[in-house]
Amino acid sequence: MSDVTYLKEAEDASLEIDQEVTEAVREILDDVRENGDDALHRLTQKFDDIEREEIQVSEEEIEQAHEALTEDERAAIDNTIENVREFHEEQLQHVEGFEKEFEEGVNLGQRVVPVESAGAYVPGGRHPLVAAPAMSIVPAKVAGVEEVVACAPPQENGTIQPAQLYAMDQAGADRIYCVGGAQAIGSMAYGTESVTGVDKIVGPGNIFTVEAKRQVFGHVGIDFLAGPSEVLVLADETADPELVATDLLAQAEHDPMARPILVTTSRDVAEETQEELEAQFGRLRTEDTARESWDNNGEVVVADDVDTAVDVANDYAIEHLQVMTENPRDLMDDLYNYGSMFLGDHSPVVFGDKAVGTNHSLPTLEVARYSGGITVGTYLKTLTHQQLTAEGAATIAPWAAKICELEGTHAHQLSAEARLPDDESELSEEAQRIKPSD
Ligand SMILES: NC(=O)c1ccc[n+]([C@@H]2O[C@H](COP(=O)([O-])OP(=O)(O)OC[C@H]3O[C@@H](n4cnc5c(N)ncnc54)[C@H](O)[C@@H]3O)[C@@H](O)[C@H]2O)c1
Ligand SMILES: N[C@H](CO)Cc1c[nH]c[nH+]1
Ligand SMILES: [Zn+2]
Repeated sequence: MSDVTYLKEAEDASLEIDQEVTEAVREILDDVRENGDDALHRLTQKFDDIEREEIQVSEEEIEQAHEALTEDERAAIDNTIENVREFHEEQLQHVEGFEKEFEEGVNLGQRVVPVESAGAYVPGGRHPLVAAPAMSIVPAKVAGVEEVVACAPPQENGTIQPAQLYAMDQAGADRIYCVGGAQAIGSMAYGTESVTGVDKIVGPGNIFTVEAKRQVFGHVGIDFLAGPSEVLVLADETADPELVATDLLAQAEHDPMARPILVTTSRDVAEETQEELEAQFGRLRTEDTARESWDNNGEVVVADDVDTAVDVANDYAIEHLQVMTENPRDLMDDLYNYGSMFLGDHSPVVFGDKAVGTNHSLPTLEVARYSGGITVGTYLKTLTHQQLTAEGAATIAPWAAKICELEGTHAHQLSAEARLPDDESELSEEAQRIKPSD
């Protein structure tokens, strides 16, 4: 594009998953498929440096997690779960089946039913994300999934971090397993002696977790690819560079592979934000990760005008899109490629991440071109059905038979013609005209 200037451009902007990661994950998945629990124990030892006797988390561990938290800590987690539940219950109200008579005697419809079982992956390698269980377990239960199992990696003491475990339990997981990364995805896809295999696996994770989901797709369903965090701030000259920098860093701290992007119509905002970033790195306890993410993947784009900035934002198809312009709502209809959009100075990504009720499990790696984030619909199947009366069949049969004739699908044609009335006069004029000749 000629009307944009990159003040900072990522050196390697490829979003392809590395071949080495693909191979490593293939080996892990084969191991889990062939060797079940034995592989889970070995791989947990190898990647997490932990030995556990049981993969499944015991009632006692869950109780200990409850007790390890203060009342305020539990209340904060309960609040997130409740907000996420309310938002997704509302979502469910907007998902409907129907049945309608499209022509006389031709009744067509659809029913929306939950999958029988789902597996929620809850990331916890770098930071045990405490809001994450709400995002993948609560919508499953709201959708009506009978059996929801959940996996999270062990912390140094050999079990799931207490706040995360409490959240997994409160969110409604039926069984909880302490296993992380690609091996967790493999266990839920193929089932092992301890881990119940499921119909669909959901939830975000690091590049190994994401690649594992990609590889098990087909054997089980998956939601979409939800990898390392991405944020794009779309700012005009009214944006506050201090806030812009703060919000970019809030996603950069997730992962060295996180992608923080600024697209602005103001060169001043672009330059001041870069200065602010330098000033703010030092105050972060997560400085190392945030700096690596910014240095390697951060980008600053100055666009000539707001329409161009909007086009650039759509091209990125970013996970989190934060719009910090004078009238953010004016741009809403023109923005269509993003996982979730945050409008105005008072709506930072962190609210969606942690507490407001929308889902933080969102598409990365440009997947927002064809998918949104987790919704109740992630756990639902839309199943169609049809029932025709004799009159309805008489209307449709000649049309179906004509298509069969064109294809040479003779058995299909006979199946359609078997529904033709014996008395041709019962066919409409049009149907009589096109009816295949004997
Ligand atoms: N897109 C989204 O919706 C979304 C939501 C939340 C979090 N996230 C992302 O999830 C990620 C969480 O990362 P994480 O590392 O904490 O989580 P994780 O829980 O996905 O992975 C941890 C596991 O990775 C495995 N692992 C580590 N190094 C490995 C190696 N070299 N080979 C094979 N396996 C290895 C270990 O078994 C470990 O248990 C972050 O990037 C965050 O941005 C994305
Ligand atoms: N940022 C959220 C938790 O703080 C989760 C997330 C979404 N994408 C990447 N990470
Ligand atoms: Zn976050």
